Amino acid sequence: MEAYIYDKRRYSIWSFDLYYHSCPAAIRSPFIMVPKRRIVVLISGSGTNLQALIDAQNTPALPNAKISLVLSNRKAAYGLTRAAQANPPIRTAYLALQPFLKTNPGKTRTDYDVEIAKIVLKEQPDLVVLAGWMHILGDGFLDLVYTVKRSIPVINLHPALPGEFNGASAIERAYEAFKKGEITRSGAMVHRVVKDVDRGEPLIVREVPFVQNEPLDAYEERLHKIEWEIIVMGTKKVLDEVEAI
Ligand SMILES: Nc1nc2c(c(=O)[nH]1)N[C@@H](CN(C=O)c1ccc(C(=O)N[C@@H](CCC(=O)O)C(=O)O)cc1)CN2
Ligand SMILES: NCC(=O)N[C@@H]1O[C@H](COP(=O)([O-])[O-])[C@@H](O)[C@H]1O
Repeated sequence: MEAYIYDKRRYSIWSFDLYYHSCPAAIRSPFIMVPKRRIVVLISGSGTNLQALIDAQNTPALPNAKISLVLSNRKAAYGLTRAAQANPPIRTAYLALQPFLKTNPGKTRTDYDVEIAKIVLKEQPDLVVLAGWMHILGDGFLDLVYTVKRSIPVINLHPALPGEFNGASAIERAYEAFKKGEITRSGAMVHRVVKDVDRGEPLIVREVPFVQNEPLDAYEERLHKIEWEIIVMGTKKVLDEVEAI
């Protein structure tokens, strides 16, 4: 009799899970629960990219995936509303840097990053997605998340091409470079998060050409539509990698 290990967190019986995946699709039973791949999303703003992930959950674009928590460093981030209004609602959390430092005299930005990591690790995610998270994550976060027993991948959506316009305000800086005649295109990418900001391995890259005399908001609109696609693609790509391990 095969020993079943019941994993409460994933509401599945691993042996069934192994059975399920080793079975030819034709005879897989729809009644056998397969553990959902858990995602934690970090945001700071409107959350349109979070919305793209919410909408993609359990569709062919992002099968068998569940956003278990949305964490913001800004209380007013509309992405928190998007999460709360999702069906089913997605749990949210909020922790801003300045209030944390003010209410914890002597604590540092590293301590803040450790707190962020603890909130994330409590979810036992398979993946962390930075979707407009406007805070540089230091060793306090990266050391914890990358050195736990099972290192958790962290990916980031950045509105520029690899090696170009790293950091904040990338869209505006690329647009200015275009107006000066320095570039004819920019783009967006999903990349792995490393300590050096926006220097992690690119996973999905899409070029977006500029159009002469096009206003910034029109370029941004075209770029955001690409972002909504590649954030889902990048998330699925890494979840599939994790599953293959
Ligand atoms: N260690 C890493 N942390 C983060 C990465 C990364 O690649 N490695 N990506 C960024 C996202 N990002 C660009 O894609 C980015 C966001 C914010 C900043 C920045 O300068 N933030 C300032 C505060 C700005 C503000 O509050 O408006 C800061 O953190 O002091 C740069 C790049 C996410 N983190
Ligand atoms: N450097 C990080 C960065 O600039 N990220 C950018 O923040 C926006 C978030 O939009 P959203 O809140 O609507 O998803 C996106 O354009 C994303 O590329």
